[in-house]
Amino acid sequence: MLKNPFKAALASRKPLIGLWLNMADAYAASMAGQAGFDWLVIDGEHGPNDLRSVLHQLQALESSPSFPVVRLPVGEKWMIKQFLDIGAQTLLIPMVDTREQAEALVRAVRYPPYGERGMGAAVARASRFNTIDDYAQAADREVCLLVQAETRQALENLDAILSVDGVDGVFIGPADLAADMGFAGQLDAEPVQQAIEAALVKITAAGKPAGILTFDENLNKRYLSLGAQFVAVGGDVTEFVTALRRLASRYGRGVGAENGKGY
Ligand SMILES: O=C(O)C(=O)C[C@H](O)[C@@H](O)CO
Repeated sequence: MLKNPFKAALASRKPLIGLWLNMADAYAASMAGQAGFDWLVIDGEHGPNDLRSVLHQLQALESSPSFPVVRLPVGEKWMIKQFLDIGAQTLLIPMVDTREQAEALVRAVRYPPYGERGMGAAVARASRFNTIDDYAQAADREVCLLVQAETRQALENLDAILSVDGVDGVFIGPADLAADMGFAGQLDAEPVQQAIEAALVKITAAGKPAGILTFDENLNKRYLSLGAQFVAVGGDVTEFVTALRRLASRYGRGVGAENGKGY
């Protein structure tokens, strides 16, 4: 029986703590999969990922209790069907600014007659090569579409985006939103924080899960208190580099472990 445990977890309304994976490596993903996070983003937008590397990370996470979320570089229909066919059940699509974009994405993740996804999963990992009997009937129900609102335009259109049936959650991208607002690298700027908080409250009030990523523990707690549900609290690359720099600096080597702000 086909099930998407991340989508079920979202429906529980419980907070879900996640981690960004940008190493684009199955071995590193399998390590992250044992750390205890609720969800892991395999980042195809800012990590050097392709279809094969995402496939290998999904396979590496098959036995992990952490739910994989695959972020595509862009919300293109042809790309969506390929990543769904390799078994991505939850897609995070960046830079969704309008209702029309959200509606097109919903069509792309659904089979006809409700959508435009091509039929091919019977020979793909998504159906475990046709060993999941109900895949074609259950896929539309179990797919989880998360869209990123990360521009001023997206926030202006947030009500319309939230109204689209089939959008299962809205993620606020703080770095891109800050840049679009003229505060590139300054995620803690007051206007940016005000916009983020208002958006999280609006998404939650609309009854849809709100997501965000910030490495700042105080901001994470603030966002969770405002109702954000799927909250990523760090990234593998940042943790790895910081740990190595900290170790080197203990022996007087390197340039210290402080990271730049505003990832
Ligand atoms: O705009 C943002 O912030 C995001 O979408 C998250 C970043 O892209 C992510 O790469 C941080 O590592």
